[in-house]
Amino acid sequence: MMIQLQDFQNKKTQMVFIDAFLQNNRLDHLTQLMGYHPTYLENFLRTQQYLLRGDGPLPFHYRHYIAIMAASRHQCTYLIHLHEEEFILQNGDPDWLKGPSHIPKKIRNLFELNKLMAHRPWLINKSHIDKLTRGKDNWSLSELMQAICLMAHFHAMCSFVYGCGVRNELDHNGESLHRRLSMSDDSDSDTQGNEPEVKIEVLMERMKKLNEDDSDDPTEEERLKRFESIENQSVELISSSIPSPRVEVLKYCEDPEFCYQDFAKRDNIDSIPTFRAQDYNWEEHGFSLANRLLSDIGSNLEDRFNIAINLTYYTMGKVKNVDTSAFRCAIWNYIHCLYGIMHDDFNYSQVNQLLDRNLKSYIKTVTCYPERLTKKDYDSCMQEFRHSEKVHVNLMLLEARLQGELLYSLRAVMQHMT
Ligand SMILES: CC(C)C[C@H](N)C(=O)O
Repeated sequence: MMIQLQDFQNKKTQMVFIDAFLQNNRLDHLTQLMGYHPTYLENFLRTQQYLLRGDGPLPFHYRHYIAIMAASRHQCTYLIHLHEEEFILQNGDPDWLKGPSHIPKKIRNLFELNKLMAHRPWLINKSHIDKLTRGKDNWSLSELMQAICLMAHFHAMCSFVYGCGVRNELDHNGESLHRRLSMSDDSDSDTQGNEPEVKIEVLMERMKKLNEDDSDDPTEEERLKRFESIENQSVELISSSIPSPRVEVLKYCEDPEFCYQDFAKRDNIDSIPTFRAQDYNWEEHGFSLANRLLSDIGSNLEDRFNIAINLTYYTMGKVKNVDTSAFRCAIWNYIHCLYGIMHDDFNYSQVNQLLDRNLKSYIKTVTCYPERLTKKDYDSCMQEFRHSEKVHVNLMLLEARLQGELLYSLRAVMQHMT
């Protein structure tokens, strides 16, 4: 039975790889890694194809330029190179690749939103959307929706690329992303103390207990307190190796030093409250707004989110038949917590029971400043997990981050429209 399932997976992966090759004229390393999870990959490729090559108001070369801009926020030369190539294939003006002074003002106007979405999406408000949609060189709302989806998609892709240590394509010269990742003796990178990792056996016991025990029904106030305590603790998880931006990246962004700031330590703390998912969430709000402004994009993304949230093989390392939902849920919600997004139906004390410090630190680095990740960080967490499971965690990370960015951006678009 197991072998049959494996066979089926392999066949499916092969079919999806053929599609990917036809779409991109190559089978890139990123797609190969996602191939561990063919059901997800299939949907991922469909959305990406739709965003980059499907119906939509933006000219094709614009779309690739926006992908480049988005990747530049995390210095992700892997994605930058891929889309520089595509940009030229779509008859983009090679001068655009020389620097911001060569691009239309309309695209330059997007730099600010790109920056905020990538690093501190909670700062986005109605005024940013008002500004972009007004006057000369303005963006129509559906153009803007497409640009927002592209930016969020590619920011999140940067997390995946670094989080899994995707290697540069063979035909891409230049410094490899992997170089930094493979510096195992990187004394600069901090491993967050030497706390031992929580063993899978222990994790399973904790998950079992959580599943059995539903007596914990905290008040609203208590829920918020637990959320804030997790948020505050995350401030202590720092990653100290900060790579300096490279020239090939600097030409695609402004204010390159701007980066993630802990939500708990945000500027304007009084005017920016915790984002309550009960007031604005993807299912009830984001989804329909996205679909309204750019048909089908909401549904496409919805499929991806659902697969990423529900994907399970009921395994954990070598153990089989495990209900891993509590663990997966803790990961998803922790990522949103880093962006100040609180889900009222989740008990945040589960985060510390299920995610140890190394794992939280890894999740924070990959979500917030993936360019700082080192091979050591990658190796020091989830040590008993299979490689495909680490990729699985990264898929959730990609999607949760994407959704977080979209929630803030779409809420601002909605405020602009009302
Ligand atoms: C991230 C992993 C621990 C997920 C697990 N392998 C599952 O099938 O649910």
